[in-house]
Amino acid sequence: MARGPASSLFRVYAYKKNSSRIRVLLCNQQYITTSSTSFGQYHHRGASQNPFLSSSFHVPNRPFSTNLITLACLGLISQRKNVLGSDYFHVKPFSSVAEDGDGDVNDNSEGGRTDLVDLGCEFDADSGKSIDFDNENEVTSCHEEEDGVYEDFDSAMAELDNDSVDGEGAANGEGYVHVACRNPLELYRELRDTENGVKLRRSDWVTLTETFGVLSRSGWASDQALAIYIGKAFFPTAVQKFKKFFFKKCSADVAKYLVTLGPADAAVKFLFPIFVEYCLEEFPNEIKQFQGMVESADLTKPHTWFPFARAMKRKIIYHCGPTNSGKTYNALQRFMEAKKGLYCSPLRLLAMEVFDKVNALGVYCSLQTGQEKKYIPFSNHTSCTVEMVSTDELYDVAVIDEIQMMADPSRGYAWTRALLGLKADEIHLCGDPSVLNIVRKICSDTGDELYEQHYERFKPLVVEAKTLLGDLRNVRSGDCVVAFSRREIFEVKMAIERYTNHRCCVIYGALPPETRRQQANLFNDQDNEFDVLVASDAVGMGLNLNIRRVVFYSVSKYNGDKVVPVSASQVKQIAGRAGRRGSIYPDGLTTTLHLNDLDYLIECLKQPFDDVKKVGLFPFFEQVEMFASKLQDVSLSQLLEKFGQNCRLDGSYFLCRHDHIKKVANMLEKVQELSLEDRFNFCFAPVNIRDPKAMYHLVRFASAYSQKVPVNIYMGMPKASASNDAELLDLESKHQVVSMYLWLSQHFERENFPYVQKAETMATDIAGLLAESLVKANWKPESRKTGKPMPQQKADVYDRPRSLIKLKEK
Ligand SMILES: Nc1ncnc2c1ncn2[C@@H]1O[C@H](COP(=O)(O)OP(=O)(O)OP(=O)(O)O)[C@@H](O)[C@H]1O
Repeated sequence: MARGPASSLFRVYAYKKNSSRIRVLLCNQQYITTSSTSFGQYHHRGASQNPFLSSSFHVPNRPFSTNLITLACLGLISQRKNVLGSDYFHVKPFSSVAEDGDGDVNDNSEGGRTDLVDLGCEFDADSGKSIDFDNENEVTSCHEEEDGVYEDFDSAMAELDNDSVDGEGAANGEGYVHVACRNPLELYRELRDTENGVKLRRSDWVTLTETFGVLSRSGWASDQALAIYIGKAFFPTAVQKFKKFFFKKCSADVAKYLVTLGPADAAVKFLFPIFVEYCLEEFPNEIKQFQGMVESADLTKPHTWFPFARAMKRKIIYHCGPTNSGKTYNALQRFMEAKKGLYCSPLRLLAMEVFDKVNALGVYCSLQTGQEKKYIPFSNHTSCTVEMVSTDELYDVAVIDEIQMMADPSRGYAWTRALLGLKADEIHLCGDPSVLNIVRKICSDTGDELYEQHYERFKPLVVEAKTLLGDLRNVRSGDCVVAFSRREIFEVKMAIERYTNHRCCVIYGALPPETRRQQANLFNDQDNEFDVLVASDAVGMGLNLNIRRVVFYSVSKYNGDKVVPVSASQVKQIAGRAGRRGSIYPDGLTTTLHLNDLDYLIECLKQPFDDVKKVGLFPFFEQVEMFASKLQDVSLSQLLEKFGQNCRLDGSYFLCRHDHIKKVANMLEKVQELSLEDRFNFCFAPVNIRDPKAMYHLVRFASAYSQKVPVNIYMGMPKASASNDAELLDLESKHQVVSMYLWLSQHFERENFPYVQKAETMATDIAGLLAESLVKANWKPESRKTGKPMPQQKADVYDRPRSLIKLKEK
């Protein structure tokens, strides 16, 4: 029978009956060239020790897991049940989960079952329903449908008495061993060409049904089936059809052999190559469709996505060292000397700082962030946020700051894209050493020359062993107290201002960059009473601060789920803010509020930097669009979900988290008439998904945009600064909405957002009100959810704020 196009993917051959030699033919050359490397990483752990693999098989460019070969090999020697044991390497060639590239994965059957539960049962491409192989009704219906296979137990039993399937020797499998040694393709063809198979007795029928149940639930088999583009969602359907086919056509030998194996791994491994042959012949369309989907979700070799950058001979200079060691300073010197330069910042705040600083030094520089574009006439330099990097423009010098953010689970893709795609003769990377090795690898892939420049802190960071002895009254001028929640920040500020003569500035993530800068300036300025800073981890990056000592109020934080220790790299980054060259505090000190946190701080500072193994990637819209063309009637959120499940990545990359994007996509489902591209772009708008007000406005903006009416801000402008925490939260929220409007105006047709000027004025006014509010803020922080103040503390005696202690105790 002529084979469909999918069958050209590969063929498993067995020569000679008892030989273990398998040869894999790869006929689809185009496929080999595009995909071989990505699959090449998934080697069977024991391949080199396996005589069948190491000596007999030379399969250089195989587009699927080597396990398939092993499996076929083992099919030939399937009597060796112990070889089929649980040490089989469970490959996930299509998984987007960031797993070690070394293939050291052991979750054999468990993982498989989970996959089946999660994926396999959600969709049946054939019937549009889910299939559950454990369902007894299913077995019954199978039985009912399988005409001629098993019509009536009694008559079948009678027939079996005369049938040749039974026999003394057969009871222990003797006499059927030769079945195991047969070429699966031949076996399959024999089954296919049989008119009617053998009639089974009831117990055999039950055993075989159970065996097919095991096959359908086998994570190993469903993973292997991916190699021939039988997707996880379709796998149960394919097994179901194969089962039907098998029951109809099965020969006495094969049935008996399977019965002797029982519903176990060995039977699955015997059946699987036959199943492969069946699928290749029966499901060419499904295979083609899934192959198309997988290939459109191919994120392997991302360096090839930027041919113009690849055509350039780029020089990469890695300024590698801890915080406060002068890396950015040196890189910026080169940036300012260049004819045309680009500075890529991790934060809007820092992009603004560099914009101001460079212009003040007489180098004309424009600003480009998600929210604003400030063009300075005659400027050849640009300071931008890393997400806004243009890979079309040509630069002499580009600086990518905080390059270790490539490994950030959510935003890492923006740094990866900048490094791979920037068209610049010279690219300066500033960051800690954690991504040095992976940058080396990327440069060898891209062919760029890499130069490393290592730095040490100007002055070593000193740990103060005394700590604050648990008493915030021990804070001193120039201290920065670091707490890890907004609530604690205000509790600490209140306590310090109540029990000491110090005044506190505050910096935390929800504050707009303008307000953070204003607070930083207030703190840096020596001529006022604001001499203590209370900040969140937002202080770790971007601001030039005159900090004498960083005091960790706590070394653990709530991660949305539970209280976890702050990571060593974050502790280092934050503590490193203390002491700054050229400031009144050139020597940096750090300590903790409590003595029992001190050891952890010391431990973190002593730890070497992580050696990051993978960096982030995220598909471009074009890739998502191509993927979407392979699917029908799916929402953007489902599309991203499926992309995540099916995308392929090289061992050096992971797919960035996109739960936030999916949540926004879900919210926007109710907005009709948005094109996929617009929907995709809306999902990247900066919005706090936990703030219902902000989410409401985003949906409103999207609705107006989709109806092609001018998008209005329609939001009451606060008249005065906040006098309690609810009003402060409201100001933060409103600023976020305005900022979102500005972001949308930069990312969509400007004429749809005609109130940009109004939004800019509102943003400035709200930032001003926030600054005013923070100066006088001395109220109890409220919960965003209940809007009720936290319980009052005792009036006179200072006590450490309890919130975190309670969480810890829990
Ligand atoms: N050669 C120099 N002359 C004068 N000031 C310098 C010099 N090098 C660095 N500085 C100053 O030292 C401070 C820290 O330098 P820089 O910001 O470059 O450090 P960094 O290693 O990039 O730290 P981070 O990782 O926090 O960005 C800055 O205020 C910078 O202006």
